[in-house]
Formats: sequence, C-alpha cells, structure tokens
Amino acid sequence: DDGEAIVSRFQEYLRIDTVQPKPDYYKAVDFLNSQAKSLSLESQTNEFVKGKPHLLLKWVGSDPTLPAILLNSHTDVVPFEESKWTHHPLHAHMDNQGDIYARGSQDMKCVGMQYLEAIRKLQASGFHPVRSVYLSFVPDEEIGGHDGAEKFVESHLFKSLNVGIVLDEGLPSPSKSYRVFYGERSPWWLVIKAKGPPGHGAKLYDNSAIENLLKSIESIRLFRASQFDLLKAGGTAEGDVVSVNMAFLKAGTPSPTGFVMNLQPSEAEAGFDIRIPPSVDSEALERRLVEEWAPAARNMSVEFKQKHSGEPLLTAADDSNPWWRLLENAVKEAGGKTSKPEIFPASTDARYFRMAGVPAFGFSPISNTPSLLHDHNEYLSRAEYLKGIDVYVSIIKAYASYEIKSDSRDEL
Ligand SMILES: CSCC[C@H](NC=O)C(=O)O
Ligand SMILES: [Zn+2]
Ligand SMILES: [Zn+2]
Repeated sequence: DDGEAIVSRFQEYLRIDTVQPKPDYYKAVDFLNSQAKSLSLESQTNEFVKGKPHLLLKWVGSDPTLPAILLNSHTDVVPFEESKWTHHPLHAHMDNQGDIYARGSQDMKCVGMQYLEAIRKLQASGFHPVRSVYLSFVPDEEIGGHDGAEKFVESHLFKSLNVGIVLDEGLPSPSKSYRVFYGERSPWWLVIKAKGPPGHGAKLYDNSAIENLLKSIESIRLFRASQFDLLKAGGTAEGDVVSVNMAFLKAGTPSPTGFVMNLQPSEAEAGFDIRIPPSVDSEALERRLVEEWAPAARNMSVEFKQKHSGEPLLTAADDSNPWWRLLENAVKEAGGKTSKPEIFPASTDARYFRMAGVPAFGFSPISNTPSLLHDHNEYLSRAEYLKGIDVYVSIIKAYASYEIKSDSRDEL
C-alpha cells in the first residue's frame, strides 16, 4: 500500500462532518466499518445511548487468556470558525508542503486512522497478535464523554473484554520527542451567580449583583495569576498548576437597542473552566470556591456544569509498569523518543478507563508540530502522519506479543 492511498483514507475520515453539537456519527461508523472489513476485523456497534453509536473492532489474538490491548479514539470533533481558516476545516486540503488542514487532523481522527493503518501494515508483514487488540471509537468525548466512553467503561461488555492496557489521545510535541501522559487534571466547568437589588443607574449602593460578582472575579483573577506565575517562572509543568479561565460573562437588561444603561441588573453570572492537577487538594479548592468566590453571604451561588468526581488516578510511568517500558522501547525502535511523562492539561476519555482500574497512556504520535487542538488552522503533515503509523506498528507489535501474564490492576 502506498502513501497516497493511506493519506486519502485519512482525508476521507476528516471530511466526515462529526462536528459537535450535531455530529454525523453513523457516517463515521459506516466509514470505519468499511475499513474494518478490509482488515477482516470483528465489528460490533453499540448504542449505550440512542443516536450515539460506539464502534468496537477486534483483531483476535492467539491467547484469549491474556488481557487485551485497547486502542481508543473519539469520533467527534470541536466546532470551528470557518472564516478564520485558510482552508475549509472539513475539506482536508493538503497544501504543497504536504500539510493537511482539517478539524480533527490532530484531535484525534489521525490517531483513530493510524491505529487501523498500523494493523494493515502488521497484517501485510505476516504478524499475528498473541493478545487480542480492540479498537474503540467513542462518541461525545468533546462534550464530556458521559454518553460515550463513560457508558462503555461501565458496561458488562467492557468488563468482558479483560482489557490490560489502554492507549488514548495525547498532544503534539513541538520538538522531535513524543509526549506521553499518565494522568490528567480534573475538569470543573462552573457558573457563579450573583443576585442583588436592582436600582437606578445613578445610585451608589452596596451588594448589587454586578458588584458582588466583580469581587469574586477579582479574587479568582488573583488566584489565576499566582498559578500562572508558577508556570512563567519555569520548572513547573502545565499539568501541575491549576488553570482558571473565564468562559463567559452575562448580565444586563436587554433593550431593543442593546442594554438598558441606567438600570443596575438584579442578576449577573460568570462561567469558568477550571482544571485541577492530581497534586492539588480539590476539596480545599472547593471550600475556597464556596467561601470566597461564591459566598451565600454575598447572595451568590455556584452551579457545576461538569465535574470530575473521584480521585484523579495515575498510571505508573516507570519501570514498575511493563506497559510503560514496552511503550518507551517501541517508540525507540521506531526511531523516536518519548519525553518525560506528563499530566495531561485538559481532559480525555482515558480518565474513565483509569477509574475502572485499567492503566491508560495518552499518546498521539505527533512530533515537530505545534499543538493546534481546538484552534484555527489545525493541521498535520503527511510525513508526520505516516511516521506515526510506523510508531503504532512498533507499539502494537510489542504490546500484542507481550506474553507475561499480569493482572492489569497491579499496574495502575
Ligand atoms: C470536561 S470534559 C471536556 C473534554 C475536553 N476534551 C478535550 O479537549 C476538554 O475540554 O478537556
Ligand atoms: Zn481529543
Ligand atoms: Zn479535543
């Protein structure tokens, strides 16, 4: 199989409109199933939630008693501002430098297709897996994964697969070494609301909704700056500080020409995206939130839109975990290098697998590339994409032929 055919299959997947909030999941599943068929993989489509298909493929290993390998990827992508892109984000245009522009080119349709292409190469080379290799294509990662990976992990089906190790998405590396993630920050999406007496716009009085909200915003901004300073000073990784960013601000009394200017509104709210490293005491932060940032005494309240519950779990990324050693060596054998394992700054479905007691690494074989996840002009070069397939060839080969019997729980 030549590079041209491999790249056009990638482009075909990128052109399927699986943009949130209205992803065409069935079209993606049909396409992936056609790939699975050409590889003679077993296939099953589950709808843990109606309209949100989950596709599970299996490359059967020779020893069903050994825990299996699970290669996970999500089929949905985030929305885009079309006018800000140099090429349409659903056209998967390849420019004359070989850069392929598309939403999902990095996050993470590349990875889903690279798993399949690696299997194609391994089959062509005559390789037969000892452990079974599952490919899981989940919906809804970009909106929290609750109707996707979370349901899959909670299912009897998942338990019956006896998964020993999961690979899921990572981040591109601007340097030549690959980034690997062994845990992630916990996401909080919350809305802080303030209420207060309305009044004439010319009147100075205490406890208006906007004044109270601004006090919180000031305090939150100081905290944000203290965390950002740690990062700016160097020596602290992105995944080891708390990030706080305002997602929206909402207040005012609408009028046909904009907003009423001489009326102080009785309600105001602000939304925040907060990410908490495993090393930070989230209960202490929650107390601070309730007491300092949304105190009932100031007529304020907080509503969580998204909150990861439970301890943030880490997968051992050292010699105590044979899957780590195998990964590091396999990347090396493919001519690459892994950098120091990190905490993923955002969230991925890997957290659900870890919660089920299964070790999981976040890894996208993308080096020498700026990270453009959720950004304008997301792209991946043809060369990097093809190289990534060879990295997976090496990893899948090592993982699927690893024969020491082990209980996955011991390695988390
Ligand atoms: C709170 S779940 C949201 C998941 C999403 N994942 C990748 O970008 C994220 O914003 O991290
Ligand atoms: Zn992703
Ligand atoms: Zn994403």
